[in-house]
Amino acid sequence: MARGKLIVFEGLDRAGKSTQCASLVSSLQARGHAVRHQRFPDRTTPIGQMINAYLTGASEQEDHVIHLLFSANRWEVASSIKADIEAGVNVVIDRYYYSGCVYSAAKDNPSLSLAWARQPEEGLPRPDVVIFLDISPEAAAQRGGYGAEKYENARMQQRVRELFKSMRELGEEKEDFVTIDGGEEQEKVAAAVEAAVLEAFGRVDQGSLPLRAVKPLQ
Ligand SMILES: Nc1ncnc2c1ncn2[C@@H]1O[C@H](COP(=O)(O)OP(=O)(O)OP(=O)(O)O)[C@@H](O)[C@H]1O
Ligand SMILES: Cc1cn([C@H]2C[C@H](O)[C@@H](COP(=O)(O)O)O2)c(=O)[nH]c1=O
Repeated sequence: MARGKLIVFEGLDRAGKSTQCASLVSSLQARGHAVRHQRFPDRTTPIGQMINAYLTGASEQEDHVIHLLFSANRWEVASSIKADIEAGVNVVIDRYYYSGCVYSAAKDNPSLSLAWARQPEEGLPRPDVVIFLDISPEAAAQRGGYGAEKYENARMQQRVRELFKSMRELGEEKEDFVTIDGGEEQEKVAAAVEAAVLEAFGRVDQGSLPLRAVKPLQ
């Protein structure tokens, strides 16, 4: 039995991640694949509820503390993600530790660098492919529901976009990213996503590649 694949979607707020995750889950299921759909933050857990209160403005958190809560929210399900992948289930994740690093590093806090932010993520399961849905902050702001949460403002989103670019060029991680224009119409984005994911399936299965862990930066 082939192992499951770990597929991650990343991008700015309103880039279309949830839309494309749902579409990919349906298309993989239609091809007969078992799929788990996960999102971060997972707001259903006690830690996730603290994150939700912060994002919606109901509570305050010190910058390092909220960063570590986002990371803990991933670690609390990391072993179940690994178990599913070993059991042949594909895991599609809406945001992962890349968001964790760039949103924290985008703050006006000099002690929160990208390198500092990445450390608690070392050891998490490393994705087989990361789909980055690229969109300008201006185009994202035109989309439905924008502006309701903590980081949905032009200054933050511009810095996040720049830091995502740095993250996509960092260490071994640059091999994992596929950048797709998220500003195109939904069906065109979905076709590009499906092609990138099927390529990753072929690469992992043909090479019998094991699931890797996120390594420290060299
Ligand atoms: N390719 C697209 N073209 C136009 N509108 C889109 C496209 N993809 C998604 N949308 C719309 O944009 C809005 C945001 O989409 P979606 O919730 O998928 O984004 P997201 O990246 O998951 O957002 P967030 O990170 O803020 O939760 C929704 O109203 C959705 O219907
Ligand atoms: C995983 C993660 C997310 N964030 C930020 C990014 C977004 O602004 C919100 C989550 O919004 P969504 O609509 O639920 O995608 O949180 C972060 O700062 N750190 C993280 O680790």
